[in-house]
Amino acid sequence: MASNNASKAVAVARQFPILAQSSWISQLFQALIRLFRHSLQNPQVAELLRFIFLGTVVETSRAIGVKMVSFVNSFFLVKASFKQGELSYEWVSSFLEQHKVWNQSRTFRVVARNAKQVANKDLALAGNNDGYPEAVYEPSVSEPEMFWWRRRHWITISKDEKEGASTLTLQVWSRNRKVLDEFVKEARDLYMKSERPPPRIDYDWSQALIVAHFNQSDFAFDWVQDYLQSENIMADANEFTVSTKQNDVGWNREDPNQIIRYVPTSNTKQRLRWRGHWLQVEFVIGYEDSNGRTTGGSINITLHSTDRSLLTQFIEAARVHYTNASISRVTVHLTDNYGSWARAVTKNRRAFSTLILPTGVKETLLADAKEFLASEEWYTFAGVPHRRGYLLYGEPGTGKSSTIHAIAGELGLEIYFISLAAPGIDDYTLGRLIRDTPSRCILLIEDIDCAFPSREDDEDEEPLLDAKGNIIPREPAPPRSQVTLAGLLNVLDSVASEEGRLTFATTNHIEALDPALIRPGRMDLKIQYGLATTEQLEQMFDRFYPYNPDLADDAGPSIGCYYDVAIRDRRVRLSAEQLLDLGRKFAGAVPKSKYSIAQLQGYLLSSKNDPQAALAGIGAWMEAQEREKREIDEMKKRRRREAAARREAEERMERERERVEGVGYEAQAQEKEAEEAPEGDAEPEQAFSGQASPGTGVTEIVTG
Ligand SMILES: Nc1ncnc2c1ncn2[C@@H]1O[C@H](COP(=O)(O)OP(=O)(O)OP(=O)(O)O)[C@@H](O)[C@H]1O
Repeated sequence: MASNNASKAVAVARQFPILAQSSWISQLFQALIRLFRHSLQNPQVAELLRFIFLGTVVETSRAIGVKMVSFVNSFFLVKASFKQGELSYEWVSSFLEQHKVWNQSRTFRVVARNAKQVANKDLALAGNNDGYPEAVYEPSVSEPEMFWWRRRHWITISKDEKEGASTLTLQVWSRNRKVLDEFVKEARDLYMKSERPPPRIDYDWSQALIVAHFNQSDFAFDWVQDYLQSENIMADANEFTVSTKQNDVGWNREDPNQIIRYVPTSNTKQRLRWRGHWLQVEFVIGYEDSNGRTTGGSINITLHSTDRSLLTQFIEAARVHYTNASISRVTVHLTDNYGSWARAVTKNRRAFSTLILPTGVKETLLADAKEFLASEEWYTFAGVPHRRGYLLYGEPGTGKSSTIHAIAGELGLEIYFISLAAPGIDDYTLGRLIRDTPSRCILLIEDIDCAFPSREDDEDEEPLLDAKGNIIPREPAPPRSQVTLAGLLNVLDSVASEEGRLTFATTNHIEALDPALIRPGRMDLKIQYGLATTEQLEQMFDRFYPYNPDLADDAGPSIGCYYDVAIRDRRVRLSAEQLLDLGRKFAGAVPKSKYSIAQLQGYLLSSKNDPQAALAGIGAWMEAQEREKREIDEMKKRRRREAAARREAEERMERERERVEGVGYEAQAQEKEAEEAPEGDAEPEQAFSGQASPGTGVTEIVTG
């Protein structure tokens, strides 16, 4: 057997001549063969080799099996993955929640949530009703779950979490990809119908959604802000700022009339539902620039839709809502100190009927404004700029501003208020302000006389006299505005003023205005407001103490027309006739055109529940007014006299100073003259001695 093997080894060595040629290699080779042969005779080694062989066979079969399974999988399975942050992830997870797929799961993450917001109630341990967040089971599955879909297909779902974001992997047990298509479609449709809020979107990488920005400086911002804050839209927001400021337009779910309002918080993304679509709304607070102006505020809206017309509908709805809400109120836009429209305040609309003006005045004004607004086409056709100017002038407190507010309410227009005396308003900023107003609005320029050199307030006062009895001329005060006449005319005539805009200007001093400003074309209608007439006084009394038939009862006079008020502990019943009579007497007691409506209104407010007391006290009130006026006049005179005396004293001092300085100058001039005078004229001691001081370098000149 051994010789047999050796001869085999020799035979092998013969096949490799190099082995045969090298004697030591051949010996090594033979030794190895001997070792191998010897090992084979060892039963343990033989066993090991058998294991190795079998292991190799099993592993190879397993690998082939896996390959075959994966081939079968890829052949018979359709796989899809959905990443968190994508809308598609929301569709699928919403579907899984609603179909309670996770209910079979055995691995959960328990979180505290508002149970009302969980679609699958089986996963929320709700029922405490104690207003505290409930425990909710969130699937944190890595094990695949399998579910039977549409009673036809098996679908396996698994969830992985990597770097804080989950991925859902779906496997449909079908060779047909259409099954997956249908599944995704169903999940998407279900999601659209569901009330499940979409995820917060910081940036729409897919560019699939519509994003609109509304800048604070634009009027559409006001529409959208107002619309969003209307109760039905913002009611579901869960982050808000609580405000008691009247100007903050907010909502209050419980009681819209309460003073506490919920206002959307800035820089948070709210998901709201609008007409069956989801909106993401973000209010961005502006920042203060180096001039202290707040700029950069905006509302950013992301529409969960690809349909642009939806955005158009949204903006239109906001505009209509804003306009309708404006029916009961008037918005007044105000400027800041830098010549920009800074903020808007809303006031309750003033009923036109509350204006107390001589017969026909307010009706004429309203009819004129309406006619103007309705005749845009005519203006275009006739080539006449479509603008109209109204100048309301007269005594203070006679109703000029009130008229404009009432007209704005009646016409549904907003007021853009500019005071020419406001700091920062100059020709340039005025032009910019006008350009930034929308068409169809009321531009109100109050106290337009500020743009002109102002006269002394009390022109009717006696002239001031100096010590010698001469009239001291009044010094014209500089204009109180930085706006020049040229700038003002420019603005009134500018193209920006031709878009159906009503310009109202008010002044207490029409005589101070330049004729160029009030010529037709710039101020088309001028209305004078005077102090209260008898007719106005009667109307005013009637407005304060209206006849109220609802208060009639059996206890009243048989004619049944009476006014009933509670005055402290007694009740007064007055018939309509009695009230009328009181009104007439009141109007007769007040001198015509002596007091403004504002003054009388102030008086009547002090006895607003007692018409008899109002009549009884009017005499004393007028006396008090006269006394006050005399005292004020006296004080003014004293001040003026003191001012004149001060001026006179200053002038005297000035004259004295000039005189003293004049004397000084004279003396100096004489001295100088004397120095420069020829020899003969000089005083003996001042005469040139002809001797220069030693060391001065002056040549000695002897003159005599
Ligand atoms: N004709 C009026 N009809 C109704 N209310 C009036 C009238 N005049 C004055 N008032 C009342 O007096 C107050 C001041 O009126 P308003 O501001 O309209 O006067 P004005 O003429 O614009 O004064 P000014 O020239 O000082 O601006 C308001 O509260 C208003 O209700």
